[in-house]
Amino acid sequence: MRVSYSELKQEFKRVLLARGVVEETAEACAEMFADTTQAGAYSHGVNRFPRFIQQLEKGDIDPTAKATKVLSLGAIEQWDAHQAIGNLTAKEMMDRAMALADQHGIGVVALKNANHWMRGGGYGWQAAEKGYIGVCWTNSIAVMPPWGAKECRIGTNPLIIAIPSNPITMVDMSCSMYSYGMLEVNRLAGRQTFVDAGFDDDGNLTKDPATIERNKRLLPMGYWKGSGLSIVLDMIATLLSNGLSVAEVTEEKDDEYCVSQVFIAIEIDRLIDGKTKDEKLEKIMDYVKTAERADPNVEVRLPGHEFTTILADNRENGIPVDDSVWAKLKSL
Ligand SMILES: NC(=O)C1=CN([C@@H]2O[C@H](COP(=O)(O)OP(=O)(O)OC[C@H]3O[C@@H](n4cnc5c(N)ncnc54)[C@H](O)[C@@H]3O)[C@@H](O)[C@H]2O)C=CC1
Ligand SMILES: O=C(O)C(=O)C(=O)[C@H](O)[C@@H](O)CO
Repeated sequence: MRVSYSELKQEFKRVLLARGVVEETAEACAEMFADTTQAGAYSHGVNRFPRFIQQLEKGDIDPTAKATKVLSLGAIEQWDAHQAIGNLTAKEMMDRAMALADQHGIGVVALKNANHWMRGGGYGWQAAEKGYIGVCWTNSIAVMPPWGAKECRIGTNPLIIAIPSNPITMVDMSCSMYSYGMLEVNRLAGRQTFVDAGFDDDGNLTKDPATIERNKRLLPMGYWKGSGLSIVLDMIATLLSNGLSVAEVTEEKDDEYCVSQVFIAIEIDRLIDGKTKDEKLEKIMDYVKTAERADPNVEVRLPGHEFTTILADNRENGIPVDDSVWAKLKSL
């Protein structure tokens, strides 16, 4: 089914208000969930909302909390989220990184005690829309085995790098080949994943999303490379924020909260003039897109460019929502 933006946002807001979230916060949070869904990130928009509400009801998320600054070192700042609503603090921290970049050329904000930010790409996009290079990542609870193991000891720790090209080019990727959110999207659509997504109980590679959602033997993106990337991203986020690592979140908390995040904005306008910047980006994009196609019917695309098309379609025709997800939302 397709749902209008306003109907979707209204549903999110209704549920939040019913849980005692104050009007202003409910409005801002509902808007971010609706924007994320409309942008095409269904996995971390409407699909993930019931899980977010579960954590709100449990008290892992404190809707009254506000992030506070802990330490300032010029271009680098440490903040404490105090378990506030994850998408709202993440937006605020990327705004802060951009303000620091205006002063110093680069702004780095590290946040501890944060909650799940949903679609990490939203914050990279936020920076790129304003002309900055946006980089951010988060750690998580252990939900993936490191390369060579079958027990979960590392996070999916998505890394986002967004470039202010036209259209915006953005890598927004979990360190696993598939995020749990995208496994769910594939399962709900009744399909196997396009490439291997994890291992079955016998240790064979599998494309079956339900098997991996159950046994959590998620395949790291790029095999040992995604495993290594996840580990170093966790180390940096932990050190910069002085917050909890994947190991600590997993051992000390009963669920995924109090994670550590990093937000970086780079101001490029003083490094390269606007015309040269645009020409160079155009050249890079054209060079990639005009590579001889493997399949003549499938164009070569740049990461993130799909969202510009999806957003336009969803604005015109309404937002696709899985029937079972909509029924769940209405029941909250
Ligand atoms: N703890 C957390 O906060 C987590 C959040 N997430 C979020 O879940 C969302 C989904 O993450 P993933 O499943 O890893 O994303 P994905 O696998 O759908 O996409 C990863 C990247 O590949 C690009 N891409 C996909 N297909 C492509 C193609 N054919 N050609 C060129 N580029 C292509 C996408 O634009 C994107 O930049 C993200 O917003 C992520 O931030 C994911 C894991 C954990
Ligand atoms: O993988 C995901 O999707 C995701 O968003 C996550 O936060 C974690 O990896 C996992 O905690 C999902 O249960």
